[in-house]
Amino acid sequence: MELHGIGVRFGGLVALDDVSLDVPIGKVLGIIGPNGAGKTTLFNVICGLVQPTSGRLTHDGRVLRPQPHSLTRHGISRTLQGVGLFKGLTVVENVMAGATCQARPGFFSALFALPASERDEGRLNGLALDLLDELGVGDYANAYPHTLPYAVGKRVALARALAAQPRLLLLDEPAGGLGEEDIGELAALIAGLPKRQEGCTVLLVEHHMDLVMRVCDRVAVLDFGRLIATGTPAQIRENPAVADAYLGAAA
Ligand SMILES: Nc1ncnc2c1ncn2[C@@H]1O[C@H](COP(=O)(O)OP(=O)(O)OP(=O)(O)O)[C@@H](O)[C@H]1O
Repeated sequence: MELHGIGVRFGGLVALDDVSLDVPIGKVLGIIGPNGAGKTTLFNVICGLVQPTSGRLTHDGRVLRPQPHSLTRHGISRTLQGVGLFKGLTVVENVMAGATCQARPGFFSALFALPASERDEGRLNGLALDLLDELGVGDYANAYPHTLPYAVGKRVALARALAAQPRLLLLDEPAGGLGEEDIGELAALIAGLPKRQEGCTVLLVEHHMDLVMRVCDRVAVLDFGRLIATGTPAQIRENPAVADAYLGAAA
């Protein structure tokens, strides 16, 4: 995916200003920047939740117009800044909801609960349970979201995003609210995603710099809606403009 001159205005506020960026396939790309820099707005543009006021998205040269309701069909999944699970569904049902784009029987088969539909539901249930086990939260399969420890909820949300077998996975502050031990495990998980699912590209918005520097192949830095730097984690660490954006010019 390529972003060409993306601009977003909310009334008089410029949330994104002429952002152009190549998203490398099968890599982890970090998007960092101070609060209000435009990171989530960038995710919202990629998901079609916010229409850019200028610029366009392309894939292989073709213009992309993402629609929030058909994202998973186009290979895009996302987690949210908080947890964002469906409250009325159990953990395993939440993860199955992420996999519905892979459901095989049609509408009428599901409506009349025909055998093909039940078989497929069993298949999705198995897929969801496997994912929960892989992420170490299989024991919570039948629990409801409000009973989960925060870190477990975050993992379930990640399992739901992975259930759609995305080619592009957007992670919005996956380490937010987690302790050091959980962050260590999360780092290993994120770094392994492009291999786990071949060619899967990960976009990571995160304030936890240790995590970003550990898992990202490349990092893009936003400040007041402008892209001020892109590079490897080592290049970003040494970039004076990035230090200014985070710490202020004096520092
Ligand atoms: N729907 C909206 N309407 C008006 N202003 C908005 C809207 N969404 C975001 N903004 C503003 O756009 C700017 C960028 O917000 P955004 O949430 O993208 O920043 P961010 O980098 O994700 O911040 P944070 O790190 O705090 O999550 C902020 O000034 C924010 O207040």
